[in-house]
Amino acid sequence: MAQKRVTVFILSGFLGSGKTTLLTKTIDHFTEAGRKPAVIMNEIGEVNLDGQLVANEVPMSELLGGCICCSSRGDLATALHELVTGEQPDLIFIESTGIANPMEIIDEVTDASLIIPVELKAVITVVDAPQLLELNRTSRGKTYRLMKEQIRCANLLLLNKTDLLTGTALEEVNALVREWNPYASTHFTVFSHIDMRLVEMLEEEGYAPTHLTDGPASHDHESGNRASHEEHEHAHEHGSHHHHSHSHVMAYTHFFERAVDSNAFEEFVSKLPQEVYRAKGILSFSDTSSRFLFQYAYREMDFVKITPKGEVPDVAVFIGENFSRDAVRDALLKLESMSDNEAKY
Ligand SMILES: Nc1nc2c(ncn2[C@@H]2O[C@H](COP(=O)(O)OP(=O)(O)OP(=O)(O)O)[C@@H](O)[C@H]2O)c(=O)[nH]1
Repeated sequence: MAQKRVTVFILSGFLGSGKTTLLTKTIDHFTEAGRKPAVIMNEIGEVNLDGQLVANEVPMSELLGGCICCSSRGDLATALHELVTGEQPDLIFIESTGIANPMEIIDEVTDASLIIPVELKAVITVVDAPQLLELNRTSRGKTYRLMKEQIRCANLLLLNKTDLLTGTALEEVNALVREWNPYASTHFTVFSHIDMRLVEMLEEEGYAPTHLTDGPASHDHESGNRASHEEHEHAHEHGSHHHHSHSHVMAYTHFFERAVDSNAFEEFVSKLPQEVYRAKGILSFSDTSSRFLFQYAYREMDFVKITPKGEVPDVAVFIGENFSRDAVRDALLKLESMSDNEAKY
């Protein structure tokens, strides 16, 4: 008898688009439905802060300090194998770094499914709608192309952060995304809120990998979900060599030695260079008693009170394109020394 396979979903989307927000909602939904979800998280920084947002009882495997599609081939397969044999989950969600090329992850999961009882059921891509729109209007660089690729291989597309857009802007971004991927089930969302039946439907249907199809497939209902085969930049690049579309992206991880002033920190964040497009951290402030999870995505800042699980240092990760790590570090050291001086007087 055929062995039962564990469902795998890949959560894709650019940095800060709302993947973790979706992940926590999806996990809650499936847990309440009596299923056992597990998570593989990948972060380019040295710490997994998103993991703090996932409930303790959910088995989690972490691939840190690099991007899945850059880490040595096999790491993801090993993580899948360990989860499947050790935890026996019903579903596994792989949250990739926002800079990951989804094609490579699809490849690795489908390769792994040859020897491990897992089955890739869908790629769910969360799009930061305001960011995509602005990139479309201004600079169509590497980030834009990566977002396009993440959109193209999705079965389910969330056009997220629509609270920050007006009606005509929504139409514009919808038209753009539809043009790139007319096959995915596409939805406007705020804080990645979708009807979970859409995810359940994907589990029933299964995934048709873009690069393995011979051409655009016909599907006769809205969530029918094969992406078109044309122009997949990376589809032909597997095997002989690796091409990474995000060699320009870098991260700086700062471990704080002392608490900093919250207002000074906010001011520092508001003045971050444009090249830093994502930051997050867990911080203690000298002027507050609780700790905070700090988020910065595409110029929006957010602080949430948090009681971290286990021993977590005060740390912040800054991700961007060719920014000066030294400048960020120096500014943070200055903030730390400021609060040091305050403590003395
Ligand atoms: N205004 C607004 N903010 C949102 C929305 N969805 C998510 N956010 C915020 O955007 C920030 C990033 O959300 P995450 O869910 O952590 O994004 P992510 O894609 O997991 O980020 P990475 O793991 O860094 O790639 C957080 O501060 C969220 O609260 C939305 O619909 N509207």
